[in-house]
Amino acid sequence: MDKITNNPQKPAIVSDITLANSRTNRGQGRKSDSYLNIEEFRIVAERKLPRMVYDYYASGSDNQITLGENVNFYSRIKLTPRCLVDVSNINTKTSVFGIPLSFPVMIAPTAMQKMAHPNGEIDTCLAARDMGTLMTLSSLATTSVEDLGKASGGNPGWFQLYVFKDRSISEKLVKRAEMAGFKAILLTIDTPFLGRRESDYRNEFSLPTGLQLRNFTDLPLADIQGGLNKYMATMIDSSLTWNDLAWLKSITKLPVIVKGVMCPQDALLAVKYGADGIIVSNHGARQLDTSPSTIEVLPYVVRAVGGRIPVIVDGGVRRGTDILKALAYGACAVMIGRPVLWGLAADGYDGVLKVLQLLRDELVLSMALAGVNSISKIDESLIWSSPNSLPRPKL
Ligand SMILES: Cc1cc2nc3c(=O)[nH]c(=O)nc-3n(C[C@H](O)[C@H](O)[C@H](O)COP(=O)(O)O)c2cc1C
Ligand SMILES: CCCCCCC(=O)C(=O)O
Repeated sequence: MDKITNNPQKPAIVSDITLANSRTNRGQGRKSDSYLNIEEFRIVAERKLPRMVYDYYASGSDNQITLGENVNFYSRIKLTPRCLVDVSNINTKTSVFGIPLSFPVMIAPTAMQKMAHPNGEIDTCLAARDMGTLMTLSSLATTSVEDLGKASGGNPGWFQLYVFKDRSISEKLVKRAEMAGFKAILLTIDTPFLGRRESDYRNEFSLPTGLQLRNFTDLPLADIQGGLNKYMATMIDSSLTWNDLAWLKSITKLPVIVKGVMCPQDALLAVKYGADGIIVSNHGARQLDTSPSTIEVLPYVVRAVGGRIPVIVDGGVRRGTDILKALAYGACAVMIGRPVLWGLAADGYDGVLKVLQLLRDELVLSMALAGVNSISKIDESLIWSSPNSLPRPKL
């Protein structure tokens, strides 16, 4: 089996806040090594986090139909076991945009990670790096691009961009991200307005004392006044169109990957307007409720793109078998959002590291049982289809 050399050294606490003091101790003391799966991390995170924070992280929009579908659709896709293939060595190495990854799992941008752990985005970034992969920093992070750049030795991963009504804010942010060492810009295209997550209204969500959106400390944007939906409606440019991709590409040399494609038509527009990559994403089911699951949409997007640019998928990935299915349907990698927040809440750096290790180990085992020993050998033939749908043999 492929061995990964981890640097288990735990980074020092670098946070300027002490949110941990306001939390109960439930679940603390459990060693990250003892967790068997992502769901166990979620359960501990739910026990440890203040209700307002857990609900913000966990919830989907409206009736949360898509939230369930993102996970459940994976379980309806069947894999084909294949036997008598030499799987004594499984190689999970791959690369995306020329960046080598030890396995095809990256970390999706999630806002405000210091609500989960005082080290927030820095622990996530370092755990990703030590597992041979990368994280994406949200525009709305509780760590600035500069601080993450420094903490990661100039290799902080990818940067997610929200385009603000005041374009100069986004333009400066892109330049700052480039300076800090980020290697790609993810333009989120599914959020002209924030989806309605009812628990955020019920809990009257506000940033816990001591935390700020650290990319904007010199602007009124650093604090959230009047709730998340109002913040986004006031600040985010809902007039953005495909033409604005040209603007973004004109202000950066970095690859621009569009995040939030959910149909072949938009995939074709992404290619036409010059996107360097696509992320099939429904924003963790937090935007348009009753939209399909992402794994359901992925094969259609892959077919439309026809190999012209890489396609990544996120949403509902909780098991190694999910990763295998996404790759079988043509994704070059997957991203995970909430599992990282659960790992971070449970045990900071160690928790995120273990979440990634679990997924990698599950992927390795499922590859072995499906009879594929390298990422390049994964294809749609791994997906089991009913014999009834196969042509009958001629008698
Ligand atoms: C708490 C939370 C915050 C998020 N913040 C952002 C964000 O700032 N920018 C963005 O593009 N996507 C954001 N997302 C969406 C994620 O990038 C990703 O698409 C989603 O979490 C993947 O689904 P999963 O959580 O089921 O893995 C957020 C998702 C969650 C759960
Ligand atoms: C700063 C307030 C809004 C954060 C929104 C981040 C996000 O994308 C999410 O899904 O939540």
